[in-house]
Amino acid sequence: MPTIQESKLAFIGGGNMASAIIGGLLSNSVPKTNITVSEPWDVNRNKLAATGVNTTTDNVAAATAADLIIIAVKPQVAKTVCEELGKSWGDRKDLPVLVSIAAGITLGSFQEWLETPDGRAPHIVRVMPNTPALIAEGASGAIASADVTAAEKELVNELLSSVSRSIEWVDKEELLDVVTGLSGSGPAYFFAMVEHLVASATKLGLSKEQATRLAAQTCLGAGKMMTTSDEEPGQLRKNVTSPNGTTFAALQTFEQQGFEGIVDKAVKAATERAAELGATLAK
Ligand SMILES: NC(=O)c1ccc[n+]([C@@H]2O[C@H](COP(=O)([O-])OP(=O)(O)OC[C@H]3O[C@@H](n4cnc5c(N)ncnc54)[C@H](OP(=O)(O)O)[C@@H]3O)[C@@H](O)[C@H]2O)c1
Ligand code: PRO
Repeated sequence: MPTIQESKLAFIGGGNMASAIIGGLLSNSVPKTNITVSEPWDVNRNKLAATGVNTTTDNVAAATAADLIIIAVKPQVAKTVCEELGKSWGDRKDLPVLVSIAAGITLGSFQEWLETPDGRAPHIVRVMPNTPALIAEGASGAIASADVTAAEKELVNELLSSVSRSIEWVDKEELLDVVTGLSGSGPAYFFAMVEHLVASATKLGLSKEQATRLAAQTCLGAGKMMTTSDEEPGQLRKNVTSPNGTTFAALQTFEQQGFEGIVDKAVKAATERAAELGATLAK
């Protein structure tokens, strides 16, 4: 199996997530000439072409010589794209490994859509990255179809490690929907929390600019503590909370207003939506 630097990579879809992963690969010494992106929108395509990678509007041409294909289109487009690729492989003997980042779409759907006329399908890995991949601070979950080899998993690890600090393989497919509800959608939860914190502090008199700087740095600092400290998040929380002090007053309010239940329902809603997307689009 070639390393990620030696592999021919094809991205189908050149939007936000594909651009983030390509940026990470380029800064990890993957040769530009080994990357081809198929993207219909000229604005995105031209941005990617400016980085020196190969670009096209022809998905099949992009995929033809690839060792690894990354499906980076919206879930609603995945079926059309995959059926087009499946039909194009004809009697190609070594099928590429296929990595999908599309939310919800199952390994089974990909196997069905990508099947060659003689009944073979590529080895498939489903990945759920998140937007901090744009600054190489991503968190990704992954699940492989049963036929994916250890060497192929390693290749996917190399792909993801260019943009992710945490890569978690799960062994049950439904758990990838939980990853989607946790870290895939998760950056938006923290952005929403900062928006609310800023709005609250602004009502109490701070300027929006000062409140945004303080809240964003608090979010970053707390995140860094969680990734560098030996202590559990619960202990870090206790370390801030003086008996009957200010933090205690705030946390008690969160608790009285059902914070835990709100988070629980939100993560469940995102997880269920991922599963629903997969089921609806399988049809
Ligand atoms: N954004 C996130 O936070 C996030 C996180 C994890 C996973 N994901 C998943 O990542 C995937 C991509 O998301 P994104 O945020 O990168 O979306 P995006 O920015 O909209 O990128 C998708 C790109 O695919 C292009 N495209 C549309 N139809 C195509 C076709 N037939 N062939 C080739 N390319 C085509 C789109 O072009 P047009 O604009 O012309 O349609 C667009 O540039 C989604 O499946 C999503 O579920 C997203
Ligand atoms: N963004 C995609 C969505 O909202 C998938 C995870 C993050 O559906």
